[in-house]
Amino acid sequence: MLQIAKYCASGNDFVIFHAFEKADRSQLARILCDRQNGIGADGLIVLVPHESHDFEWEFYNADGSTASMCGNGSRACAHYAHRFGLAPSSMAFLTGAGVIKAHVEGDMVQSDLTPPVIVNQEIVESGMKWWLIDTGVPHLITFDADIEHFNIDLARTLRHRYNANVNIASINLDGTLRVRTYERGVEDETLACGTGMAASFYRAVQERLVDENTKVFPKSGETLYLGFEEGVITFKGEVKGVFETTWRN
Ligand SMILES: N[C@H](CCC[C@H](N)C(=O)O)C(=O)O
Repeated sequence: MLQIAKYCASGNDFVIFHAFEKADRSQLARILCDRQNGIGADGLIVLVPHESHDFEWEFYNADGSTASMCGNGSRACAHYAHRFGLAPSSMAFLTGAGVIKAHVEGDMVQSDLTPPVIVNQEIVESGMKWWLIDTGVPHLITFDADIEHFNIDLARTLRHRYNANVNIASINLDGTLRVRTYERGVEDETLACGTGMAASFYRAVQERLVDENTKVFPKSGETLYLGFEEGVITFKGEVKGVFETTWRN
């Protein structure tokens, strides 16, 4: 029997539990994340003890693939860790992308992401200029004012060509950002993607299109607060513990 929690972070949803040791939980991730036959989620997060950090995590996408980082998942699991007494309100945990610091204040959680890396600024696909940026996982970013029409087929093609998540972003007149993301490992558009919002924000800051502190709105319409301070992207927003249950695996 597994004690599990279902979390939602800006529309990106996760199944979360904690265990004594690491294991290959790819098949369990597929079962739990299945929206018809399981609980349904974009990803599975498992917290395990770590000798020098508050904990370590395993992150699985809905298709069972592992990913080194998940921005919204890092906020959800920080809330879970604090709620279940596994970590203080300010914590540091180990992910595949490195150590992530997070701070929990009620249902508002901020994660400090790993330093962004611009992998390629010269990509042209379908007549648009894309940057490939790593914010813990790889993201293709383009700006397009016509964000209502997200070409899912193009996104799917580019996801496979570059093995990256694919984001289309638009700058609002008030200097805030809207971002839509086709997510690797979910293999569809999700209602939010934290590292995708962070990568889109980072490109917009580099191109001086937005300030170093602004709001970002994913498809869900929830509000995320992004900041860029001394090379670190801060990422803050609400998370919701939706329910807890036992799962007979
Ligand atoms: N699908 C991503 C991992 C989850 C990222 C996303 N959920 C986030 O909030 O950053 C990948 O495989 O690269």
